[in-house]
Amino acid sequence: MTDNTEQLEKKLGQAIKVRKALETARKHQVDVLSQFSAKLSLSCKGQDVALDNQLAKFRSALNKGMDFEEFAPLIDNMSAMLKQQEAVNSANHRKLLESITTSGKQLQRVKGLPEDGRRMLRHLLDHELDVQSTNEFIPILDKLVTIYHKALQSKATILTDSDANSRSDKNPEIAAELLALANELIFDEDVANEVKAIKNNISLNDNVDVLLESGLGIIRIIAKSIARERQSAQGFLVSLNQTLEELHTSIISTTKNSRSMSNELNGLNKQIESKIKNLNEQTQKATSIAELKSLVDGELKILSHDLVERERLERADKEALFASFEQINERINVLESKVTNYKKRLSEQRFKSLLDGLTKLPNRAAFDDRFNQEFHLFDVQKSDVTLVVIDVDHFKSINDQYGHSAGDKTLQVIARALKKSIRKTDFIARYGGEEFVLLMPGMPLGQAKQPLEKVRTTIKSIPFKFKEKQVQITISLGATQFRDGDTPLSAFDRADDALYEAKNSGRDRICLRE
Ligand SMILES: Nc1nc2c(ncn2[C@@H]2O[C@H](COP(=O)(O)OP(=O)(O)OP(=O)(O)O)[C@@H](O)[C@H]2O)c(=O)[nH]1
Repeated sequence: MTDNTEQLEKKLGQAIKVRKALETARKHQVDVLSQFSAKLSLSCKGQDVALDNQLAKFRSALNKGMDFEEFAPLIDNMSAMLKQQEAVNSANHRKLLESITTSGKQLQRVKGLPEDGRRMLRHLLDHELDVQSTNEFIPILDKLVTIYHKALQSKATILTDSDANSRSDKNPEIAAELLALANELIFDEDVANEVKAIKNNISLNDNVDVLLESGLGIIRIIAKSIARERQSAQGFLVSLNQTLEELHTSIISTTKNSRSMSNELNGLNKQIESKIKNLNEQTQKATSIAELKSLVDGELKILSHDLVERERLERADKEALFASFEQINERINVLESKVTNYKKRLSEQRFKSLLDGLTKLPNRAAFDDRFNQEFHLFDVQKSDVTLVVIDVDHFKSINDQYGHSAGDKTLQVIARALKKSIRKTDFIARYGGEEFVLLMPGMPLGQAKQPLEKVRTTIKSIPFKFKEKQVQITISLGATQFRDGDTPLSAFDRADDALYEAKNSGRDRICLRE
């Protein structure tokens, strides 16, 4: 019995020991978990003020070692807030992704971005944006800022360096832009050589001082052309005025002449009338045939003389009137031809201002006109219109390797080939630089692929030869169709996005965007 009791006490003692060890281990685990939860809660800090307050309460409760029962409402409250915060975070994530993509695309359009920056940007936009957490954006934003910095640096060099030495820096981007502007302007034949010399100067020399001088030269020629145009308009108005005055004088003198003639005729008529009356009276009084005969003879002679005079006067009046009408007619003809000439010159000027100087294709202003027109028609008729943006691939390398005039010739040849390979009803324009736009009225996007493929292969098969080297040039095309609810800008952006896709998926291809 005693043995049994001893054994039981021993077992009880062991059980108490095990339980104490378990409790100590458990307390240690709870402590570790509490510390960890406190640290974890710190990482959520800073997202929302209300949530921060709850987390602080939670941490202080953990420190005090509060009963789990009392934690429960605190945890419920925080869970709801965290859920809400999660929705806010994912909306912010989407917004951030959107604004990084937009600003990246805008940056891509900046002229003069150094090549390494452009490459870095392309890679970033194409391969690095698939991130899951907001933190992963940090290195991307860092890169984007670096690229912006590069772009700013290249733009700022020329603007901030004011000393003479740095002004003589080379700037190929400004040279290209100036050249493109000069190409868009159309000058009269007599200054063509002057303009050509300036263009040559720009192509051969991208030194800032030379560019400034060339820019000034172009402005001088424009100012001269405007002054000449104004003079010629004034000359036209003066001569128009002169001719109108001559016409006026001519009409007045005709009227005067005609009035004096008619007075003379009236006098003569009255004279004839009174002579006939007199003859009548005399015949009444005559007493013999012989007397009557001699009377009538004498009076008739005078009368016939008067009648002949009247006829002469009438004829002279008619002739004078006729001559003066002829004169007036001639002056009106001169006037008419002057006005027609001037109208023709004005319409030629307007036509010229809508043409691109280098390629002789319609320019961007002409495209904008036509684009808005087609858009308006689409709003009313809802017919199919396909819009295509076309860009020459790696065009910069043509300029860099073979010179600007080779680049210019290339653009001219491509423009001619593009014009030839589209339908008569299509409209093609040079949008700027090495970019062209094509409008295909009545063409659904689904059917546009085949003719556009033809355009692409036509350009690819042109046998360009520079410096004895055969060179193949390709184009990338982005196409879309006008949609309900579109604005001209949204349609253009869609085509531009398609072009961007064509460029990024290897160039020399067509991408369509429904
Ligand atoms: N010769 C000549 N060059 C021009 C004219 N207008 C623009 N450019 C040049 O066209 C080049 C365009 O280069 P980028 O925008 O870098 O594009 P890219 O080299 O065609 O490359 P991708 O479009 O990416 O295939 C620049 O070097 C401009 O200077 C022009 O009227 N004549």
